[in-house]
Amino acid sequence: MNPASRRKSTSTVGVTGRKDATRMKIEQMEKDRQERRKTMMQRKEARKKEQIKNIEAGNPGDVDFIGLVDQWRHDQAKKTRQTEEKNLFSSTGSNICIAVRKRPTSEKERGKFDHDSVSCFQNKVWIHSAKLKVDGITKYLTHNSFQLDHAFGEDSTTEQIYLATTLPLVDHVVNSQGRATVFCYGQTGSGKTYTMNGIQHILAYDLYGQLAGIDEEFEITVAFFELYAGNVLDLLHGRHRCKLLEDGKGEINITGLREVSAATPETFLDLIEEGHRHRTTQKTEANDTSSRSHAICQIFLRDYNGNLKGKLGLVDLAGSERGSDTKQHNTQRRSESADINTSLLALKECIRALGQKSTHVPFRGSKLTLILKDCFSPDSKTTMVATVSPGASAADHSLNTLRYADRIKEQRITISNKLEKEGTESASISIPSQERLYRIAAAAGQDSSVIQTNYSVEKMLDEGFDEMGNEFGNVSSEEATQESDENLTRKASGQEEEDELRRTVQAVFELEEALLNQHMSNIQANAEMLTQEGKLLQAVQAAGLSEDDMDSYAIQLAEFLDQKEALIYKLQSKLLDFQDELAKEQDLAQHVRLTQY
Ligand SMILES: Nc1ncnc2c1ncn2[C@@H]1O[C@H](COP(=O)(O)OP(=O)(O)OP(=O)(O)O)[C@@H](O)[C@H]1O
Repeated sequence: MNPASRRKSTSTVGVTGRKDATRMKIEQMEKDRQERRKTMMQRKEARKKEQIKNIEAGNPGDVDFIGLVDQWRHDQAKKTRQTEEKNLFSSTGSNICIAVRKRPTSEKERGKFDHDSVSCFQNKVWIHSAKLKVDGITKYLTHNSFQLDHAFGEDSTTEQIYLATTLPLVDHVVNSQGRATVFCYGQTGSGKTYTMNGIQHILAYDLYGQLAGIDEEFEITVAFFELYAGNVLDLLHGRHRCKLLEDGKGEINITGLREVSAATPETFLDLIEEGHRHRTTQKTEANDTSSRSHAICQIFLRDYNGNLKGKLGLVDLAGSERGSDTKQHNTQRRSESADINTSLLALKECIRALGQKSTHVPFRGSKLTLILKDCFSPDSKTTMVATVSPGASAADHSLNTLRYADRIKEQRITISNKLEKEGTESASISIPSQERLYRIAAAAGQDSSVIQTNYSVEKMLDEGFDEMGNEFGNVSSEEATQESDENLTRKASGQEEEDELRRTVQAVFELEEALLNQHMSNIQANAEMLTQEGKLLQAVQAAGLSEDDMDSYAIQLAEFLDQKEALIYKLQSKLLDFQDELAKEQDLAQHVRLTQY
């Protein structure tokens, strides 16, 4: 074959070969595409099945998120099993104990396909959030965790909560004739009232059982009242309005509040039920019968000379709300929420002071803390049960509840710390007797379901209560007319200052929340940017630093720096707003005293 014909034949083979190669490539691409479609269909089918399975298990919502959380829990459970199980009776060694309880997902949440985003293991609670990777498809989880004294998941029982949180307080009151208080705190609808009802039920049998076992005899009396919009209402006496008075010795008295004798657990429970029926409730987005008041049940132990020998307070706090929740509210609800938040803020400061064994307890910060003044004496014990809803849609609220609980706990002085410093053994664990445990289990078994409340805010307004706004120092119209003009002017200016203080406290509350949220989003955005920056740097180095690549690198880097600058600016301005308002609040608090009860 001559060279020309060889060239020709080679080129024909080349063209045919190329055509074959192209055809094969196209066929392969088609095959790959079909394969991908098949895999996608299979994934879709699997997700659908997974979703049905989740819905049947009462956990609807984003399948991927649920899968990630399930995997995380599985890994965590393995890790937890390796460590020792936490003992319910382990002592915190402090006079304050902070626990969290997560309630089960409700029908309402299931109906909205809200998914469970809270996990509890031992004494730690995690809030999971789903995030998207830079590819815009792959999801991953971020977690916020809080370590408290106890963390109770949705399967926990009120009996377990009682044993860990309330039983030591009963011992303190009965054996040491001390003072103790249990608080339930959390977002509206998170299970405060449910938990408090259960605790009250068990407590009735445990307290009387313990008292029967000691030599001394005590009379038990109960006062049950609510603090609604600055009004103290006796729930055991037809919502009679009482007055707060401070005597010359600085003792706080609630005039008009009547204690009722409760000789047996059954009488005690009847009183509790009576009180609950008279609480003020309001339908909210989260709860059909949301409690808008702080319900305070006080149990007094007295000897036969009438001397106080112990006091136990059970406080079901009004649902906390964030600033953003109150935007839809009318003036009355906003004012109501501001009042609730002011008292919660003051309460946090008082419990913190108690935990730090501080000599100065800022109980004048609100009417609630003023009423509870004697619960903050150095020898008192306090338990806070923070309740959280499981839904991802409530994650921000749950984070706020946990931050609140966490800040109370931090800086507290524990006996174990003290003993450690002194080089002695840590606080011991006190296990209750079998008989007592049986009694508690029997009481828990009989816990009747939630007690109905039937007093709505509307009913209260019908009764002639003020439309809020002038919560503190409320005076009836009859009383007001009897006051001299001079008195009224003084009261009005005092009232204005008090209102200003209250508004400032509310603003601090909101700004604090905004600052923390901004800080959190900055950290997350920075973390994501860091990953992207790493990739960018790697890519440009691998590409051999050509002029074009460097150009695009410089543009992207400039974008990152702009984003960072914007984030820092946002955080800085939130910080400044917060600091300004805080300074204003501290200034006002110096000369405004909440003295008009
Ligand atoms: N641990 C739980 N197990 C089962 N159901 C619960 C639990 N906790 C709460 N619930 C239910 O959730 C609903 C809301 O609970 P609850 O009324 O106790 O909330 P709350 O925090 O007191 O709300 P609010 O502040 O609005 O009064 C109720 O129907 C209650 O029965």
